Amino acid sequence: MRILSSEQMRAVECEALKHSQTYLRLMENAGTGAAKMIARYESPIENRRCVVLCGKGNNGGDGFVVARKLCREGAIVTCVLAGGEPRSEEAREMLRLLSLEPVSVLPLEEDRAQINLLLMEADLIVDALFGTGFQGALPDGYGFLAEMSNLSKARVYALDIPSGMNADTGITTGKCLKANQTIAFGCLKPAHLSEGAAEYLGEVAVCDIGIPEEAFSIIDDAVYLIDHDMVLPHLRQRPDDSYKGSFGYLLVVAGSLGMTGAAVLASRAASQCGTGLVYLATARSLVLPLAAHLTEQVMVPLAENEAGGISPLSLPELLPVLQKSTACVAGCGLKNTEDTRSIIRSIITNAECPVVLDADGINSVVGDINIIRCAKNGLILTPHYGEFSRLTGKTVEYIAQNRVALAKAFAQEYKVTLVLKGTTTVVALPDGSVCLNKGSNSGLAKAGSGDLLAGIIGGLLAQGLGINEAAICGVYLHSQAARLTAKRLCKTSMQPSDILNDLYLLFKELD
Ligand SMILES: NC(=O)C1=CN([C@@H]2O[C@H](COP(=O)(O)OP(=O)(O)OC[C@H]3O[C@@H](n4cnc5c(N)ncnc54)[C@H](OP(=O)(O)O)[C@@H]3O)[C@@H](O)[C@H]2O)[C@@H](O)CC1
Ligand SMILES: [K+]
Repeated sequence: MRILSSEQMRAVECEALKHSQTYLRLMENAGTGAAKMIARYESPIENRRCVVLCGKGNNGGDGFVVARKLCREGAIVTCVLAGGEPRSEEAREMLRLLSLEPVSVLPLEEDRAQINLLLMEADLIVDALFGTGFQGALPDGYGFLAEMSNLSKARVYALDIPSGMNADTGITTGKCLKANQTIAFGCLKPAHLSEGAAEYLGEVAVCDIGIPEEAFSIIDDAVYLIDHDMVLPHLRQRPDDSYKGSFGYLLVVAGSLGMTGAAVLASRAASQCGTGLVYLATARSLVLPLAAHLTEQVMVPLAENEAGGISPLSLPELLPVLQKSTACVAGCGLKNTEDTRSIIRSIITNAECPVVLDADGINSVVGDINIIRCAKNGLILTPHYGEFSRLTGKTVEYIAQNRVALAKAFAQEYKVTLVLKGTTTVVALPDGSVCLNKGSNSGLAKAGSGDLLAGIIGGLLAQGLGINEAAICGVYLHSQAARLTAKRLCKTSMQPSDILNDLYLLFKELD
């Protein structure tokens, strides 16, 4: 699903007019679609007390349509007109049509006490004060509408965006209406995925307003939300006449003394995603203890250093396995030492297959960032904000506020696929495309979650998915499995190893 900035949305709107749409029709569609959704959520809508707050822009125009439609459905509707005469011809026409219905229209300035009472006694409030044209802070005189509707027991529906919030950033400067449900028009806007905006947005649903598909084609740098339809076509079917080689060989280079769990999680995740064979290459003394947890994986015991990590002396044993693998995951639980840096450099420069770098695999390239340009067949980096901060030299706060732009610039500059992990994970592709994954839950905020993700992406790569598809599908499957685990257990107690037990549910529908 597309995510467009307000400027891109305006461009698409203009383009839609060239494809036999009119702005009046788009507004009618937006209001009608939103009213239908509201009537469904509030069923039965008859005799429910509804206050529609309408501003002077086109968001207000959509509000007039919602008021008219809900009135026709039998709701008792009052419209509060804020900002005076609507600015656009279309919004004025929708106000004229509303005046033909039994709906009282109260100017905001008229009787504040009456408006307060209406808001407190309403069953539902529709927020159509400001949409994508809003900048800055709610003007004086509107603040009490936000306060009252936030205090009211009514369910609040925001049209396109809660008023008081910038549609491109999700930032609220001053007061903002808190919606239970936001109805986004045409497509999502960046604010709908903003990490700080969730408490104002409530649930977010997209309403189709009839913009023809051709009109979207003028945007060549759209951001996409990863969803089921985007992922499903890439997941592999398993023909009956297949053998283990049909599903690839993944080399996982992971684990060191004290960090063996990372190796278990990454290897098991890769196997459970359908990989034909997973090799776990790790320090020799760890092989036996790890074998107690890994039945199906093949161990590659490597020469180790005094700290219980893999020694570069092991490269003659490691590189031949890398050579016959169809993908490699390196870094989970390795420790950030000179030995690890040397091994990671060798993996990047020698691998003929695509490579996933995670955790200390990422930390290993911090002082030698240009090495990542040397990957022969694609590289995926899966940093969290702290690791990305070390990679880029930017602060974690700056990254949190500019994650899409920074991830995009990094992926383009170094020609890698970047998976920037967060509540909303950003997948930035080398060609400048960006996809966001929103389904994460706080049960994933635990050590080991990243190892699972690296293993899932590696497993998909090994089976032949393209580098970008593996990253996109991997983050989606990881968060969806975690969602199922949170439901089965709870976010507080669930462990990354519990998520492994739910992964199969996502693949079951393919069998
Ligand atoms: N996309 C589509 O295809 C369709 C979109 N539609 C709808 O249109 C909406 C966008 O409409 P819009 O551009 O008129 O913007 P909206 O937010 O209603 O109002 C902006 C007004 O507020 C003003 N203003 C801004 N900030 C302010 C502040 N801090 N304090 C005070 N005033 C402030 C600003 O004034 P200005 O800055 O211009 O002086 C301007 O007058 C969109 O969200 C969707 O609901 C549908 O109808 C149909 C199809
Ligand atoms: K709004």
